[in-house]
Amino acid sequence: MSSTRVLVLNSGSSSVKYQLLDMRDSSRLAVGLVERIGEESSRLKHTPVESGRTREWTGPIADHEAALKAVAEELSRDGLGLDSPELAAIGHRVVHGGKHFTEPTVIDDAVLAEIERLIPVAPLHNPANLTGIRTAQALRPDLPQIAVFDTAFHTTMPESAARYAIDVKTADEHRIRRYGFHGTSHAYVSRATAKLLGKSPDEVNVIVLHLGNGASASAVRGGKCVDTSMGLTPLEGLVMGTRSGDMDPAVIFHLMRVGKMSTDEIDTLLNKKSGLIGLCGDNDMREIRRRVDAGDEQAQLAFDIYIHRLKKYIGAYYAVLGRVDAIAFTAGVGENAAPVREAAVAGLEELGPVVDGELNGIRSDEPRLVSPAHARVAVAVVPTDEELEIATQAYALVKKNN
Ligand SMILES: Nc1ncnc2c1ncn2[C@@H]1O[C@H](COP(=O)(O)OP(=O)(O)O)[C@@H](O)[C@H]1O
Ligand SMILES: CC(=O)OP(=O)(O)O
Ligand SMILES: [Mg+2]
Repeated sequence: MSSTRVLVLNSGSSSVKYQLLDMRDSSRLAVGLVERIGEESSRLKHTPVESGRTREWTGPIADHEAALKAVAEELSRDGLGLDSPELAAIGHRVVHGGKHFTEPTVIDDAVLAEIERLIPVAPLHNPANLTGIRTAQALRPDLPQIAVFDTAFHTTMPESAARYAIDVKTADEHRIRRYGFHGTSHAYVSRATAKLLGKSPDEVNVIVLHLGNGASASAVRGGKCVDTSMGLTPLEGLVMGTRSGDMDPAVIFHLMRVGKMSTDEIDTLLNKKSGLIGLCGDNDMREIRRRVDAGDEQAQLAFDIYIHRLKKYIGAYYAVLGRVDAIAFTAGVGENAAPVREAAVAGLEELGPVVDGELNGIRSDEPRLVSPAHARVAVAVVPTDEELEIATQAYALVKKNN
């Protein structure tokens, strides 16, 4: 019996999302999520697809290792355990791969060491990714573990977009450049958008707006990334759930000199206490919209700042690409928050994109257009599927190596 299944682990700073897929037809066998890892009320939600009977469990899960062991147990209960001979590989989302990992990569000690070396530039993500890999290795040492990097899709950015305008020697010495993140999603969504338009990826220019808790925009020309909003770390760019995105770097010197804050305090401020949560106390767009609808001015201002930044990136990437065929919204906010899509595109008619109020209001899990047929630039909602993309890339690599 040949092995055709891939388990995908997407370990975030406080969560693990996972899917078990059968790559003969890319079907899902199980999906799940562990949230609030490290808290008293961690939550595990597991769905074996065949029965569809979701099991939920709340209680303390101390760390990512414990989370993964709990996931392995849940899978075993459905006869889908990690000991299955049908498992071909475990695919891991790795957020920071630096400049050199442009392809999915079989994880060995050297790869692990490089992911570890990059922790200072992805402190919220790479440690969780590493724990996920090490725990999976311990459970199945015989199995190929494949890393699929968030940064890989962005390695096609030209130097003019990838470099900061700082002293070249200093930048090179410390490998300071713009790497970009969420690349697996930007790759998947830009391809799916081309398909939705009935074109091949190399024919279309797309602006992808990945709006989750972390958020980033990318400019994709003919299937290749030419610019993206995140930089050395996932802090640059758009306003996010808890991250500031762009600001004058001198804010940091000011906080050090005048505010007497330490480097770690500023790091925490900008990564965890800024963005939407810093502006209005909530980072969930559902709650923000509820407050806006109730006339809450603080939530309204947070929403306006979020949209203003988004608009600036749409305009910038329009200029970078010269011609835009579609703007694609994706991830938790992009897929679900119709008011965000409407507000981000409002007033851009001269550039081409238009949102149709009725189409925009329809809820669906399918890729779809929310622009009227006459719009020169299509506006699309394209659900991302990082797990499927990781599984596809990991499985292709395993097949090639066998
Ligand atoms: N129905 C909805 N309306 C508005 N926002 C939503 C909705 N569902 C989810 N979201 C937003 O999506 C975010 C999570 O997006 P997701 O892509 O899952 O993020 P991440 O992968 O970073 O955890 C939530 O914080 C919330 O703001
Ligand atoms: C890179 C990044 O910001 O990822 P996430 O949105 O999962 O936090
Ligand atoms: Mg995400």
